Amino acid sequence: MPTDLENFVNQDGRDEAVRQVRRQIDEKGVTYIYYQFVSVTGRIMGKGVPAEHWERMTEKGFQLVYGSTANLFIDRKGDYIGYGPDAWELVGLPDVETFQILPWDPQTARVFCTLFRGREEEQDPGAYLTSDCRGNLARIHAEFERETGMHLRVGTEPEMMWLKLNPDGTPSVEGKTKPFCYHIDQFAELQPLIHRVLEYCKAMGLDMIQGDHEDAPGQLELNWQFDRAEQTADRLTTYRQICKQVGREMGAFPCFMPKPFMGVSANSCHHNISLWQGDTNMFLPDTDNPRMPGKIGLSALGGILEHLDALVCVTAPTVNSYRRLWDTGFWAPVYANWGFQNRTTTVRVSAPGRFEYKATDSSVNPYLSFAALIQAMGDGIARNIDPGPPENRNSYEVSTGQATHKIPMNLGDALAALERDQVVRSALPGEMYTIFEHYKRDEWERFCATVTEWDINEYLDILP
Ligand SMILES: NC(=O)CC[C@H](N)C(=O)O
Repeated sequence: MPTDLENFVNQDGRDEAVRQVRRQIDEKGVTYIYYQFVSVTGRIMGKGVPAEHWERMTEKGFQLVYGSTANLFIDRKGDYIGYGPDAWELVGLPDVETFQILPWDPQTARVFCTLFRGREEEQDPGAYLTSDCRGNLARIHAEFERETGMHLRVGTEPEMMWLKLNPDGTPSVEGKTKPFCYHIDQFAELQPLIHRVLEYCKAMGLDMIQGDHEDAPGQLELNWQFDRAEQTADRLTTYRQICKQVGREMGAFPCFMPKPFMGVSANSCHHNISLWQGDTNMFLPDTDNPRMPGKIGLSALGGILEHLDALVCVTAPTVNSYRRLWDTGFWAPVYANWGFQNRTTTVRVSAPGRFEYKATDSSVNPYLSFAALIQAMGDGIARNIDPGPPENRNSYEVSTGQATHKIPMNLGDALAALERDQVVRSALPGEMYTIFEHYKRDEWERFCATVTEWDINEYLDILP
């Protein structure tokens, strides 16, 4: 039996795609290539290799310790994950069609890679590496498509803040002016940055469609055309890489932390989702009510609400994510509810055939969140789960007793919900759950064990 790795290398048409990239390398004078993958927290990891080795790399790939999928993390008790004595080597092989030249450094290109267990491992050599979030999404999505005939398309709303730098190069959180959402004058202040970001996005295949200043200092949202889940996840990763580069070039700091400032809006990353059969949107209404999603849409919605507690762990994955939920009044969700054009609900039917999932922020790993949404919606459709009636009230004025269900309001509760939910956990197969759980549990415990300025202010003079 050929291994997953061997099948990958021998895919139909891959040789020709490899030759086409070689032609680009030679014509454009590319000398160096980044072989990239994405870690559990959404960081871009990988190796750089001179371009003359392109052909060899497409067959042999690069080798790396597998703990790199967990940012080479050591937990607070000093335990290694993924690179202790029992760790194994991963092999990364390029997805040749993702090869792109970096517009800011045309001698350098990047290509995304799929990860495998090393060829010499005792157990499952050459099998897909289950801690590869990018590979997992592709496989989970393909399985969903095989079973249901449908695929997920997503458009994201990646909010982030451009911060000025202090003279010593650290990001400044001072000198904020009062922000106004959708204010063109403040948007214009960022225009030099925006031009540069758009130029790079266009060169890297992002079809940029609109943008605006949001309601926090320097808070920008730039959108590109929605697409299949895998493409959108790769583009969001590319967008983040572009922002980082533009920040370096223009002396600003692109801040993707969900809630850096109290009392102003946070950085969300709403997911606009729809399921398609071929080119037919399956969320479109199928009754006389033009606002009501069709049968598939409603049960997909039912699945999301049923699994929301566990989903939140994946889509709001940091301690800081929950500051966004607590500091209410800035359009962040609090209850497991949905509504038509109701910006205070967790899922908003924002247009016929489209749901805006809002329990997610700028720290999200899109490969994990899209896979988790696929599994939750798949369960909703399989079990025909009823999402209940739409919420028309302002969620912030509804008391817990009157509402359906409050979503987890801290990472610890969200982790407990994920542990119980086999459907959402199936989006983090094998090692992926082990790594995610270990990493996030450690993050939560480190937070709980930290004595902060708030503790001192509140309790130092507590008695007598
Ligand atoms: N325009 C918007 O939708 C704002 C969203 C808001 N920033 C949030 O954190 O949810």
